[in-house]
Amino acid sequence: MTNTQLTLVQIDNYGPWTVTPDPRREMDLQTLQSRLFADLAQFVGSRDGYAFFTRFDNMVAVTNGLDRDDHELLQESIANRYPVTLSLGIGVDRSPAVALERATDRIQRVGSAQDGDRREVLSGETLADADRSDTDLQIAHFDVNDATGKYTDRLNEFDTFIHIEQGYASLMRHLREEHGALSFFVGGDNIISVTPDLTEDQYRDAIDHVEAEADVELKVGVGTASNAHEAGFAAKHALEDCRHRGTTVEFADAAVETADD
Ligand SMILES: Nc1nc2c(ncn2[C@@H]2O[C@H](COP(=O)(O)OP(=O)(O)OP(=O)(O)O)[C@@H](O)[C@H]2O)c(=O)[nH]1
Repeated sequence: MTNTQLTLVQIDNYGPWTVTPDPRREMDLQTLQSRLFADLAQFVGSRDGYAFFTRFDNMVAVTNGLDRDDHELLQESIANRYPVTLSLGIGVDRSPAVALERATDRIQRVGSAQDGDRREVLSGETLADADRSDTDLQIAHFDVNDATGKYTDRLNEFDTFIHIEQGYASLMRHLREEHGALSFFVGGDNIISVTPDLTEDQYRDAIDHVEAEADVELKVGVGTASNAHEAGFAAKHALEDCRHRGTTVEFADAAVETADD
């Protein structure tokens, strides 16, 4: 059985900050949000986690393997270098959706995202704290078939983006509603899902659903490991297997060596 540890990363009081004393230049906000996500991705990634930009003011990270001290260090480092601070809520569950609900509740119970007095909440129990033995998680890496030939080389970028986004919206709703899995667009034609233990048939059903609903053809590689990087890396290898075998669903061999093994 898998267990997912998710961290909700919420910028404290960000809405009011963006318009105080006056609305700020949009590209300055885009630069701040992008750099903050990049710092989060580098911090979490260097500890074998995954981070997703989500809505930028609220980001989701898969933090299996990170403990409370890691989270405190992230808050300290951001506070030293940015005009804003972060509140972090941590949740663990076999269902990623439930883990995120728990992480979100940890922050919401302390105050609103726009509560000027709520700063740097750090709340929730990590897998390390709980000393859980079942610490594996499952990552599914989805890719649109021949996105280059079907879209990139034939359409303008915006019309391509509409097709990719329609496929993403269909997949994210299906996996959330049917399995409590959380899916994130990660650029290009790639979607990464944090899932409970799903079967090949359940992935095939999801791919069939997206093709029927959005007319977008996907393939998926699936990996399971004790942290997001190793699970995700195994999923990428399985995605390559899809390319070589002409299949739509492949599970990584448990023994897939990651590059840094
Ligand atoms: N985030 C992320 N993006 C990727 C990854 N691999 C490829 N991409 C993105 O996906 C885009 C399309 O690359 P491919 O998926 O190889 O191209 P394709 O035409 O769909 O080819 P096939 O997937 O083999 O059918 C690239 O331009 C990248 O933006 C990855 O591992 N992670």
